Amino acid sequence: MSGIATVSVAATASSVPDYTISIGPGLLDDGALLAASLRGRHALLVSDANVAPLYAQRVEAALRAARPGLALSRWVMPAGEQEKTLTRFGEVLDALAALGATRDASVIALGGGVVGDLAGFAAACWMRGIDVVQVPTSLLAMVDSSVGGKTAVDLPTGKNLAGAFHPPRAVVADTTALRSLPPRELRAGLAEVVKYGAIATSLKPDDGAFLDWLEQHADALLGCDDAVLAEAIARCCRFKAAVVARDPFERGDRALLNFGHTFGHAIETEQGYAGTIGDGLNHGEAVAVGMVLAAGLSSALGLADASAGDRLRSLLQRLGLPVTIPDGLDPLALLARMRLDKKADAAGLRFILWDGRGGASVVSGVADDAVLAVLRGETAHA
Ligand SMILES: NC(=O)c1ccc[n+]([C@@H]2O[C@H](COP(=O)([O-])OP(=O)(O)OC[C@H]3O[C@@H](n4cnc5c(N)ncnc54)[C@H](O)[C@@H]3O)[C@@H](O)[C@H]2O)c1
Ligand SMILES: O=C(O)C(=O)C[C@@H](O)[C@H](O)[C@H](O)COP(=O)(O)O
Ligand SMILES: [Zn+2]
Repeated sequence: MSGIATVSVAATASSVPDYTISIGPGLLDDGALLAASLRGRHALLVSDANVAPLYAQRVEAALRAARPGLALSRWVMPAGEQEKTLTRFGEVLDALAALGATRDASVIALGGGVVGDLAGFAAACWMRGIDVVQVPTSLLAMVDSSVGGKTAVDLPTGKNLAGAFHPPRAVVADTTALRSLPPRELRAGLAEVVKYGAIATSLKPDDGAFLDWLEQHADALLGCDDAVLAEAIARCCRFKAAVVARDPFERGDRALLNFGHTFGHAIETEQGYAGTIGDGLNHGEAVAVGMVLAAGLSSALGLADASAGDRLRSLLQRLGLPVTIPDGLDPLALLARMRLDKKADAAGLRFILWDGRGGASVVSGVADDAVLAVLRGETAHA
């Protein structure tokens, strides 16, 4: 991998801070970069049981060298979506208390999206808000979850139901960390990459050719080609940085980033978040299925051609991602789960639907029958 890319999140709302996403090889050892965003004397490194043994010591050594006197401690959780809970959230707060973290302390989230969301939420709540530095190690976290400030834990009743908007003070993505990522987790990250491609013409900056590029580079992405992955990460971060800069609290077009998620989150919840250690779908896989279902719903409602989802489905399949609802899930139960989707309001469900050509929009008033028909596979292209 060559070079370091930086993407700025230059917020338009005065209440939201600007920050920089640094992407490149070797950044986990860049103590100056990591320490540059630490304001106070205390830092808590939060990680999980897969990532900590691989990378925590390196990050700590780099930080200690760059910032002698830093009171740095480590809190490690078991890996997996089933651990993104209020219980673990409370444990992070306890670790901050044990550290004696003052209001200028920082949380350093070293891991995938589970660690990032949980640690970010704890940072949002400790003393009503301290800094979090996101140090993503999974592809999904580099392209999506470390950027934009959505933090949360899951509840048994629904995904990310308790959370806060809490933008990071910085994002530091060391692309060489992807070399240890299990192939299944690489593919999960590619699902969110495809999401940007699917809705690219509705996202600014206009990078409508991104889906073509993904099709051309699918094999290189799957093969973990350093340069191709680094380019994909930077392009996704540019999409996300732009949308969250203008709509940090999802009052407008940020909601488009939820393409595939109304269905996907329902699947994850209904499976008890068993995607990492059980036999369920993980987040990226559920979003892959969800995007195909959303494409089917778009066609069924006449918003896209009947065959619009074919291209999306075949790219996801090429990337080794699932495109159908796992056996045994009850359509009515999935529909009930969707009622707690955060885009829903008193008037009912809202879906991110698309035109099959890169354009997406938020659509309200979709009849339950139409959703159920897609969930039951009764529409031609669901
Ligand atoms: N906040 C947001 O905007 C946002 C966006 C997208 C997804 N998310 C959330 O992110 C989570 C999914 O993130 P994820 O896919 O990273 O899952 P994850 O955090 O569970 O990581 C996936 C697996 O890979 C392991 N891992 C991570 N980096 C590794 C590395 N470099 N080497 C070896 N193993 C590594 C982890 O230990 C875990 O077992 C979900 O909870 C989802 O809701 C949040
Ligand atoms: O950043 C966003 O906005 C997203 O929607 C990104 C999604 O990929 C991510 O999964 C997010 O956590 C979903 O948010 P939620 O509000 O639907 O819980
Ligand atoms: Zn997502």
